[in-house]
Amino acid sequence: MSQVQRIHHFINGEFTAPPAARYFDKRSPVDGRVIAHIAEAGQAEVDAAVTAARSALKGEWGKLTTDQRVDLLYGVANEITRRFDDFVAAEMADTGQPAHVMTQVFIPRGAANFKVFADVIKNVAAESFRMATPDGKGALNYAIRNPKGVIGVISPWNAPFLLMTWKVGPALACGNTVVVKPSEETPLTATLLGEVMNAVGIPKGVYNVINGFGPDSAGAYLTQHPGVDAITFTGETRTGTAIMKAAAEGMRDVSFELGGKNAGIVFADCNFDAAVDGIFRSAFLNTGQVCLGTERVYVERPIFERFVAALKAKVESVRYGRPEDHASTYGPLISQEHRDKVLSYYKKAIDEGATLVTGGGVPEMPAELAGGSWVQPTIWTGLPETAAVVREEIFGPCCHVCPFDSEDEVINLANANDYGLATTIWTENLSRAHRVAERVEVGVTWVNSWFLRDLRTPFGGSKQSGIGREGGVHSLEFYTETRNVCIKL
Ligand SMILES: O=C(O)C(=O)/C=C/C=C/O
Repeated sequence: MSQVQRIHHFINGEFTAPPAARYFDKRSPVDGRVIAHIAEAGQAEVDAAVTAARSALKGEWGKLTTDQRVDLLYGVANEITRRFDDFVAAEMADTGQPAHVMTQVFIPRGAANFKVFADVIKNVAAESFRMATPDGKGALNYAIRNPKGVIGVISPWNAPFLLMTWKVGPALACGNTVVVKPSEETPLTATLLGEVMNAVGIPKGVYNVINGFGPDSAGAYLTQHPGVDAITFTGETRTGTAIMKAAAEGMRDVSFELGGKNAGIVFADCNFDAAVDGIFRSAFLNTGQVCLGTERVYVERPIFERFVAALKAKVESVRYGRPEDHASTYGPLISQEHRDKVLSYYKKAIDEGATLVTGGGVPEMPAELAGGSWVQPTIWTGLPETAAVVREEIFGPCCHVCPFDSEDEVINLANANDYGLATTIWTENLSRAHRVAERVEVGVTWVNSWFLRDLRTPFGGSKQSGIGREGGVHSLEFYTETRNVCIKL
């Protein structure tokens, strides 16, 4: 049995925990075993991290040229790649997700998230305007971008490394420093990144990690800290509301990627097999724990029955198992607590009259895995649009499939929801694809695809799904302060 490791904070370039630190347990989602004891940050540790980040801004880091910063960020990307297997192992231990989800989807984005913003900051043009003046001599305006300062990063447990580096990459590229509070469920890759930062020579205090919970713990201390200049968060909308209230004190900017109740729209003229594969991935990848995932599927009536049968067959072919077992294609939910939430929706669906196509409960698992937070991938039909499982984000491996008869009808169905994060549309009629994509009120629409990500594109949610856009130059709006200089000629 591997030794249970102790996870400390990473502050000012050192792994640290006070002798009187309280520790909380991290349990494996796969079998429930305690796999780590994690130091819980108090106010003092958060203060120390914010102080370290502030001094780094004024120290060596703040004096680097853009090219020097870019070289260091490429160094971080290369060191992540060199330690790829360590990051895969850490994230699998934290999340229980199968190796292919880590190696093909989530971990490669760690290096990519540093490279793309190193490139952006190196190549972004500065804005300049020449103006006429009454004396005829004119004036020249030019804009300069400065780092915003100390950025508080609150990152989630569903794609821990991808989503944390999606914020730390641009933050550092723009010359900021960061204090990261990973989810208490998944601290391991954020901790490992501290080793990378030291190995590459990122000055101490630029990247800091403090562990703990949200309310009355590290998360709250960080978002309420007057030394934090801006806060970026990915997670549930109601937590976003609490963070936004905290950010109001001191008028700090926020960047949010929040919840979703994303629709999949399948027209009868789609490439059927591709649509089945695409909806299967978007609903069940990462055990449905993807903010961009599909929990509502609308299928044009002529292919509805056939589509449901095909999706059922794929769902029933998943292979549960340990992440390191390459035969596994499907992992557990992140925790027993989250499983209780998902199972409460499984019950609610039946109480509301759903037809259970497949799943709906807890799978029979071998004794050594019975302590894990496993649930069956589940499909429902037959519910009204007012049903809880059709309206509310479940964040599990489940979806409700509903037939539709017209383009207008399905656009209204897709839009009739408080969230507006992502949509995936399946049709071979590209004029229709453009028409529908333009009318669905979300931040990200995929056509005949899902979760294809060009990191230069604007990315984020509308309505209750978020504030702001990340990606390419769009991230600069949040991670820099733009200043205009006007020179009289
Ligand atoms: O692909 C991204 O940049 C991103 O933010 C993914 C989010 C997944 C959320 O569960």
